[in-house]
Amino acid sequence: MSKLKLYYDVVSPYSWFGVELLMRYKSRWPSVQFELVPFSLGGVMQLSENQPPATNPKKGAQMLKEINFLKGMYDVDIGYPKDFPQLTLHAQRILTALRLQKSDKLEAASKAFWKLYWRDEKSITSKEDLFAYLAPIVGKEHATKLVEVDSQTPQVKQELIRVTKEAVEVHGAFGAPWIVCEREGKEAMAFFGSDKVEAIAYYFGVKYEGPCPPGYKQSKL
Ligand SMILES: N[C@@H](CCC(=O)N[C@@H](CS)C(=O)NCC(=O)O)C(=O)O
Repeated sequence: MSKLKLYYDVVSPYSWFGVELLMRYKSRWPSVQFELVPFSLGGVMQLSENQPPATNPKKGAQMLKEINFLKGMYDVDIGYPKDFPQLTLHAQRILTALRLQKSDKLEAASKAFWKLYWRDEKSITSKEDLFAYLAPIVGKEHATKLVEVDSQTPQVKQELIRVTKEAVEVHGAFGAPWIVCEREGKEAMAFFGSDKVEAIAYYFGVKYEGPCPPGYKQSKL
């Protein structure tokens, strides 16, 4: 079996592109097992002694231009938050709790948080906003529990730290999205960025049909 592990943080617009583009291939590449792993990009930056690209004004300006261009090419309804960056720790802990609960809502909840922050310019640190975007996906009761209780347990906090360290120390991560690919009989390979989907298809020996493969569904809230 081939495996693809996608580490991401909702603070990262390229992680949104990565999750959107790769998940469009989930049913098209049945030989590949997909796993979404929320991690802490702030933690990755610290542990790998890297700097967020937007801290360099030239990189930040170029990133903004490219995101604006890529949103059309990738068909992802992204904007640019006025208040950037904000701390995504609470959001990432909620997603980690969903992952530990083996919830099939992890992908939808992650996309909802990107929409909250990157499309609708709401606050990713606000409990009310997190709840408002989570409730339509998991139901009001589960959303309250995730925001108030599940995301605050020592187990969830520790798991977010564990996977962040794993991404850096085991898989060499220094940014997001970080995509670790394994195929039987082949050396494992990690890829940095949402622009590596074609390379990932080549690694797995599966067909790549562009960022918007025929019949793909745009994710709607
Ligand atoms: N070319 C990559 C860029 C990804 C990227 O810049 N990711 C940011 C977070 S949004 C990052 O972690 N950068 C670290 C670095 O550039 O060293 C893509 O298309 O996805």
